[in-house]
Amino acid sequence: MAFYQSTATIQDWTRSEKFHNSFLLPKDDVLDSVTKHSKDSGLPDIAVSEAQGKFLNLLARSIGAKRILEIGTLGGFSTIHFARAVPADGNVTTLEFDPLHAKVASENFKRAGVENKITLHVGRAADSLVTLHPEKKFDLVFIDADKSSNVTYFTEAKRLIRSGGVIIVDNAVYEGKVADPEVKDSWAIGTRDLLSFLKDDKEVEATTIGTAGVRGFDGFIYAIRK
Ligand SMILES: C[S@@+](CC[C@H](N)C(=O)[O-])C[C@H]1O[C@@H](n2cnc3c(N)ncnc32)[C@H](O)[C@@H]1O
Ligand SMILES: [Mg+2]
Repeated sequence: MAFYQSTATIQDWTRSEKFHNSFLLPKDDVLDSVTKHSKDSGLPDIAVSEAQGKFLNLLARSIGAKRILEIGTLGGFSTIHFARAVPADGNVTTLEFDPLHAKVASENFKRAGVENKITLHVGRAADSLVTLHPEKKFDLVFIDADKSSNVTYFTEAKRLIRSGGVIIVDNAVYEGKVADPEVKDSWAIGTRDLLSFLKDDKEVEATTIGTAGVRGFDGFIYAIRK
C-alpha cells in the first residue's frame, strides 16, 4: 500500500505553497508590484512561483554566482530574483523574444532598482545566444522559454557556462505529461527530446527536482557542467 495516495489538485498545491510561503517568504512589495504590472500589461501568468523564484535566488547565492544567463524573461520576475542574488559588480543577461514582454520587464527592472545589473537582449533566443562570447563564462543558466528549443538552449548553455556551473531547465515535469508518450504537444516533446539528449551527454550530471505548488505539478532539471 502506498504511504500516501495523493488525490491532490491544483487548489491543494496552491494552498500548500502559500502555507509554506507564509512562514518562509516575507512580504515583498516590490515583487508584488512587478507581478501586478505584468498582469496589468496583459502578460500571461506563467512566471515561476514565489517559492520557485526564491529557490532560484538562494541557489544563485549558494554557488556565489556573479554572472547569470536567463533564456525567457517575460516580465522579469525570475530575472529580478537573480539580479538580487548577484553582487553589485555581477550581471544577469536575459533573452526575450516578445517586444511587449521586454518593455514590461525593463519597466519592472527599474521598479525593482536592479536595472544596472541586467542586460536584456530582445529577439529570438537562438539568434541572441550565438552572439554571446563572454570574457568570463556564466556561473548559472536558467532555461525557461519555448520548450521545443530546449536542446538548442542546453547546448548553448554548455558552451557558455564554466566548469562546475549550474544549468536549470524549467517546466521539466509538466503535470507528468513529459513522461506520457501519448502527449505530443511541443512542450512535452521539447523536454522529452532534452532528456534523450542528456542520457548520452557526458559533459553534465543531472537530475530532475519535481515541484508542486502554485504552478501545479512541475519541476526543474538541475544539471552541473563537468
Ligand atoms: C515562461 S516565460 C518566462 C518566465 C520567466 N523566466 C519568469 O519565471 O519570470 C517564457 C518567455 O519566453 C519567451 N520566448 C518564447 N519563445 C522565445 C524565443 N524563441 N526566444 C526568446 N524568448 C522566447 C516568451 O515570450 C516568454 O516571455
Ligand atoms: Mg517556466
